[in-house]
Amino acid sequence: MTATAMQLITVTPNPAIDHTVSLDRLEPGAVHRARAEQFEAGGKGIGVAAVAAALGLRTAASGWLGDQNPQLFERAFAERGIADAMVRVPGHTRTNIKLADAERGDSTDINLAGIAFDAESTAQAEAALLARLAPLVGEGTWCTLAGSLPPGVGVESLLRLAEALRARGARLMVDTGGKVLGELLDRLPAAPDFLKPNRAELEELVGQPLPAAADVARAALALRARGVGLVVVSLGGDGAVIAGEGGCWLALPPRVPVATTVGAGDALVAGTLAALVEGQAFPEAAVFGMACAAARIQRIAPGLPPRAEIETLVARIVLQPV
Ligand SMILES: O=P(O)(O)OC[C@H]1O[C@](O)(CO)[C@@H](O)[C@@H]1O
Repeated sequence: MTATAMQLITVTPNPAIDHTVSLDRLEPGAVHRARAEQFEAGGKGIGVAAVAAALGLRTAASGWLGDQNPQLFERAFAERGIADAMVRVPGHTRTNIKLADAERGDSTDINLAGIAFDAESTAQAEAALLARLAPLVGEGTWCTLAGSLPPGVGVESLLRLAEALRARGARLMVDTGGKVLGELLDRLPAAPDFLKPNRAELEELVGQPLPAAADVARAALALRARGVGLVVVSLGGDGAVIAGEGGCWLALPPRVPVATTVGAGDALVAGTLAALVEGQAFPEAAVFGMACAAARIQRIAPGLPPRAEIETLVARIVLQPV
């Protein structure tokens, strides 16, 4: 890897300002008095970049950012030591609403559509993104393609991007769901190196419910058989099913107080990638990722606790072959 190359590049086609409103308890139809609110630079790859940079990875965040309201992102990148490789496009980056329910220990997310593109603006934005990324990618750079696509942008853009990154030696991590995930798997010449669907996304992909860990494991192993290197299926409070070279496990998480579930999956991805870059093997790397997620959900404010605290969480995760 050259000196200018990144260890991790996150691509977020549809970033979002996360407006978290903390409530004692969410009751549909009722008037609420908020306890607190927070505005945070978000979108899946942005969350991954924040945690990865906190863990010491040389990280760049890229994707398409509205040129009308980029300040929150610019501040976050500067404060966290993340290289800003976001291409500015005309418009306002969306704001997503997160209603954090203290009593239930979870959050209700309202994600908006994002900046609308047409064929011409997509072609321009795609070319600008490729030009921005080319000097940052080296042999072995991990690139994450994560989150939704903005309106008007088709899976073809992601396919072209993925292939261009791969041609430069990148390893590909995909965290997206629905039709886009299916198309990427069907149409990429070589399967992604790492996939992290959640249970619902995997169910949508295989077209059937996966109620038990054994069902999830079977679906994860089927993805491995299609050439995917690592598969980590997040199961929320039930942990994760992790499949890679050497087997398939159910990883049971430590019980921790939950302030918000927003960004748990992003922390899982970032922690796993950081551990892989540090040379940890699988499944240990994914266990470290789970510990990062368990650390992340205990605070609404971004960031991670000290490494020693994450290691304590690692020791509390139980691996069961499945
Ligand atoms: O791109 P999507 O699927 O709308 O998800 C975006 C949301 O996901 C998150 O990255 C959490 O994983 C939030 O920061 C953001 O609001």
